[in-house]
Amino acid sequence: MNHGITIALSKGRILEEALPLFAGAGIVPLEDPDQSRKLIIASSHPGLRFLIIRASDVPTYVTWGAADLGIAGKDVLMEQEGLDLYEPLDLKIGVCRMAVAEAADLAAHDAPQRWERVRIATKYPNITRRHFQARGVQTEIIKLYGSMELAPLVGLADRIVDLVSSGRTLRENGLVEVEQIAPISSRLVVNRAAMKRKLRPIETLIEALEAQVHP
Ligand SMILES: Nc1ncnc2c1ncn2[C@@H]1O[C@H](COP(=O)(O)OP(=O)(O)OP(=O)(O)O)[C@@H](O)[C@H]1O
Ligand SMILES: O=P(O)(O)OC[C@H]1O[C@H](OP(=O)(O)OP(=O)(O)O)[C@H](O)[C@@H]1O
Repeated sequence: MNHGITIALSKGRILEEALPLFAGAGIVPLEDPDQSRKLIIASSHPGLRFLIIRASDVPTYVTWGAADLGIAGKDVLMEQEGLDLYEPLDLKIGVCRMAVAEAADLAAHDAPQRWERVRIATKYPNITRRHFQARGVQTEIIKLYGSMELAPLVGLADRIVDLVSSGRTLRENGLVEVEQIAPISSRLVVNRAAMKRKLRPIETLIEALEAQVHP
């Protein structure tokens, strides 16, 4: 049986913001994941290693126990329905919000409270469907994998559901936010069986990370 701890992380934004938290907890990867092509990277802490995977694959690795823990955006966790993961800690990294946006000239005379049917381009069809169902608005959803902000500019959809942080991407494409769906940040997620089997080391790790988030 593997008594070590395996942590699933995605490259890019989450990795950049998560590494200082791990470093503060005394855990440093032995190779720079941004430079290396390796997908399994050992750490300065014996028995603790990182898996480097796509952001949206983190819940899958942790659910199946291929990783004991992982860091996933709340957007990814909300979009993938029926996950059975323990979510013990908001790491307060990857902070942004899920929002509905549309062209500024449409927003100037639009009234979201009167919407009956909307066509939305998004990478988040489940979140979008649930949000508008709760509001009693019918949706036609066009699934995209990125660059959602382009869709209203070329008539693919009137509106988008996407993440907004500084608002720069919307602004530079002549779009405005018209409705907020949820605040988003990255969460530590833990496999339920691992939480029982490896309780002590996982608890110690959660406490060390929590001390970094709430010093
Ligand atoms: N502008 C932003 N500001 C802050 N956090 C963000 C922002 N955009 C995305 N995030 C958060 O960072 C996470 C990872 O985003 P990133 O862009 O690195 O991966 P991705 O390209 O969306 O994932 P995948 O490779 O699986 O498609 C998102 O799930 C979200 O929680
Ligand atoms: O409000 P802002 O600060 O401009 O951030 C918002 C942008 O950030 C995210 O994209 P990202 O940069 O991750 O690009 P990608 O999803 O296409 O990788 C998101 O999908 C928005 O496009």
